[in-house]
Amino acid sequence: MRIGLASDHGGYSLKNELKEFIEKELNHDVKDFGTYGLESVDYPEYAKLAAEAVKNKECDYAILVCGTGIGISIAANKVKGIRAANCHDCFSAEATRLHNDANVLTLGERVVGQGLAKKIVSTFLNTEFEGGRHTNRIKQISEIENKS
Ligand SMILES: O=C[C@H](O)[C@H](O)[C@H](O)COP(=O)(O)O
Repeated sequence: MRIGLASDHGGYSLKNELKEFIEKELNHDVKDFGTYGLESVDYPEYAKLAAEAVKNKECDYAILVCGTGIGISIAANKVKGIRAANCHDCFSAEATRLHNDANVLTLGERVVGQGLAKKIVSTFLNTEFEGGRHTNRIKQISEIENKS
């Protein structure tokens, strides 16, 4: 799969760790949308770049990191068709793929350690959407998006 990665300065170090992990241990291609250093930047810009790559099908999923995972999640969810989930445990990462068909995972570098973050990423990327009763709920989310 092709995985988009992006962060602000608060998520830069974890993003770099995850890049290596996804490429070398999970064997997926990574497209890194920045940021590329520790200088203070604004997370919405990076959320938009990676989320639009998912929307345009340039990437299958994106993983976004900021200090908490919250701001970058809120920003990504403003892009049409994006279902971004901020998950700091494996149960939530699995559930958001099974039930919500989340296409973006967000993490907070100031919240989780690298070891847990890698397990969360691995769980998210290895879990398929369950469909069934959840399909109509996803459709209802799209309807809200299209009418607002
Ligand atoms: O939700 C926002 C993110 O956690 C940001 O990474 C955070 O607000 C950046 O904070 P600061 O500019 O103080 O490093």
